[in-house]
Amino acid sequence: MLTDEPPVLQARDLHAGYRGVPCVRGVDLDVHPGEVVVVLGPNGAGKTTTLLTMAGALPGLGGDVLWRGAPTKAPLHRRVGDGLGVVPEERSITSRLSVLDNLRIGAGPVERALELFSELRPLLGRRAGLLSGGEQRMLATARALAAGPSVLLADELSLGLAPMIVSRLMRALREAADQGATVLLVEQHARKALAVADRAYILQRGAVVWSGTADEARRNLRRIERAYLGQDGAGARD
Ligand SMILES: Nc1ncnc2c1ncn2[C@@H]1O[C@H](COP(=O)(O)OP(=O)(O)OP(=O)(O)O)[C@@H](O)[C@H]1O
Repeated sequence: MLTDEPPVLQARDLHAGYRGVPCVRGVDLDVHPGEVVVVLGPNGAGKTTTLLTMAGALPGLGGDVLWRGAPTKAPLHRRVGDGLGVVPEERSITSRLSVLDNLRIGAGPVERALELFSELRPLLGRRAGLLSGGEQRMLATARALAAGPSVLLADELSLGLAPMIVSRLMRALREAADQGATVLLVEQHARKALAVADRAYILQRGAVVWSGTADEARRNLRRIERAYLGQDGAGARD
């Protein structure tokens, strides 16, 4: 859904990196209410760094992050209190706790998480560390979405997962957006992400090299994969 409403989250000439050394340079990125925006790019392009900086988990090195139109340097926990949800790339669930307890320590109702991912229902008593990779990502996503974030940032949900699970996770994000959430998603799995996205940005070596509607990206996917994603199209993941 493309809206005329002003962006809820923006990066303006954002520079970001580690120990004072930028690996993201001059990124401009807008996320409007109700959109699913995907950030694509090859390994090391700066996708995660951009996402973490926009989340407030990593301090920026220059430029601005704007939250509902106002520049912010608030740390992640304050933005979470203000309606931001994050599903980070690294494991965010607690392995030694059961699925149910992992959902209980989330900020949203357990029942809502189970409505979103009914697959978790039979697994409630299982230790989260014993779940498959896909089930763990579902748990992390269910917990984040159950909190009803106004903006959800998700990093590489698809990493190492079977295509069916990736589609399932992408669909859940699309549904959340259709119900009013806003989603910024970092992905390597271009096809699956573009299938549910409204708009896309492609990062290469820390800079935006392409942006447009997901529709445009889908129509030019082979060319985009060859030019920007280091894939020849033939070997692209479906
Ligand atoms: N904690 C860190 N300390 C120092 N450098 C880092 C750190 N994390 C990432 N980098 C470097 O910053 C650059 C951008 O990394 P980033 O993780 O943002 O890329 P990415 O596009 O998300 O890649 P991937 O798809 O492989 O996760 C890379 O050169 C990476 O090696």
